[in-house]
Amino acid sequence: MTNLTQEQKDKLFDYALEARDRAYCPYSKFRVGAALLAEDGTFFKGCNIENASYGGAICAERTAYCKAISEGYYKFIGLAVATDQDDFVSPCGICRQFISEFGPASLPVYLVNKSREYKLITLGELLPLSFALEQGQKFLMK
Ligand SMILES: O=c1ccn([C@H]2C[C@H](O)[C@@H](CO)O2)c(=O)[nH]1
Ligand SMILES: [Zn+2]
Repeated sequence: MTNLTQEQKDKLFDYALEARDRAYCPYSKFRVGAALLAEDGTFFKGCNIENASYGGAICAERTAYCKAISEGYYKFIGLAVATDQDDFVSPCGICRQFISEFGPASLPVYLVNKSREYKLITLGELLPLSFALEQGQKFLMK
């Protein structure tokens, strides 16, 4: 795992907390923000967006990834997930699989609580033995 610089980490946490404050979560009232750092230094933010048809909700992590991928970014060096909880909230199973598509297993994932404390874990630790097909990355490299 390549550790981020203090400056990169500070920005990642700021952006994740900022995105959390934009969460659209009238049903759960559980606010989540994510910030994603691409290899070239570009940041992407995302919040959870719920729906009256509950299954239509999208998590903060996938919002951030969808924004990045759809802008042509797919190589990432850091992810932060922030909530307003005391605990460190980690990505759900769907997000773990979704994120693993893009890797790497060494991706540092910072779980940030409401006091800006964090727990650091890697993507590989979040989803060991992940299912992936090689053509995914090849497709993006074209
Ligand atoms: O890592 C997580 C966990 C939960 N949620 C969202 C989904 C739902 O809107 C709300 C409650 O589960 O929090 C996220 O965005 N990311
Ligand atoms: Zn999720």
